[in-house]
Amino acid sequence: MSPGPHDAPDRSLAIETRGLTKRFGDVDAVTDLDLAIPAGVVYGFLGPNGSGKTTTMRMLTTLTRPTSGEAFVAGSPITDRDAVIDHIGYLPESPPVFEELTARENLRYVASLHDIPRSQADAEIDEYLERFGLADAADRRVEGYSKGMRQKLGLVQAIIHDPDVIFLDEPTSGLDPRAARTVKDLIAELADRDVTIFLSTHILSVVDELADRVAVLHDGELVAEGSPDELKHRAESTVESTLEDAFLRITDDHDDEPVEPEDEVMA
Ligand SMILES: Nc1ncnc2c1ncn2[C@@H]1O[C@H](COP(=O)(O)OP(=O)(O)OP(=O)(O)O)[C@@H](O)[C@H]1O
Repeated sequence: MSPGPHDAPDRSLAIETRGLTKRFGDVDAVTDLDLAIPAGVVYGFLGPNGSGKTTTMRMLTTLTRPTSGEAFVAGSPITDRDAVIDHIGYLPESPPVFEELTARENLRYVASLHDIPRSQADAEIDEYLERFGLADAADRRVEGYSKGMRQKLGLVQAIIHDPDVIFLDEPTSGLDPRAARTVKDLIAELADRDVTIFLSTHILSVVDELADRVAVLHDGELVAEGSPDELKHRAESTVESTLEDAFLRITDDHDDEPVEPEDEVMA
């Protein structure tokens, strides 16, 4: 029997949503979303522009309140912000950074918000800055950083406190090939340590390479879910089918759906 609206969260799941819905006025951004994501999984969250990916991530990271439905992240309901935020990291599309501070100062500030002792924080900050090729720029103000440098800094900010669940919105956007490789290696390493990664990106090769499971949103609704291979087979094209073929086929099928009579009246 599937869980009802007031049942306790399933503790084996890192992320669980039940009928999660968000409306902005007339816009149905996310509709009746049911997800069950086990811990330690890299979960690719795909969909065309405007399909509701960011809105979903903002609800799961407690930044936007759902219109209806419920969700649990790392075992806590998203209505309990204090309980959730200690266990999550979030890299949004535009990473939040203080322009007038240096990268090191930004990271020290974030570490202090998570009560990480200064000496431990400094050692980890050094390690991450080195790993992401930011060591030489660490003491420069962020206002002079390139897009890729900001992206790397935002990612370190999202993971510095060792969260259990990490939400990444386009983590490799703006990165050169070497930096993108560093990020992909890091994601794989985190997943090996049982960290759950919720990964939204339009770069399907990244999802194909890293994701254990993939969901496809279309107009706010979940239209496909499975392993990358399952989705490729479902696309029923050639044996050589790629995740991009599958994505295009799945979202195309939903664009071609006949218009319901009710919709015609509304239009
Ligand atoms: N604050 C808001 N106010 C009004 N409408 C919004 C708001 N945020 C999102 N929307 C609408 O909700 C829908 C889903 O947007 P969302 O940003 O979640 O999509 P997305 O899948 O992340 O898109 P993209 O791939 O372009 O980043 C869109 O129609 C968008 O215009």
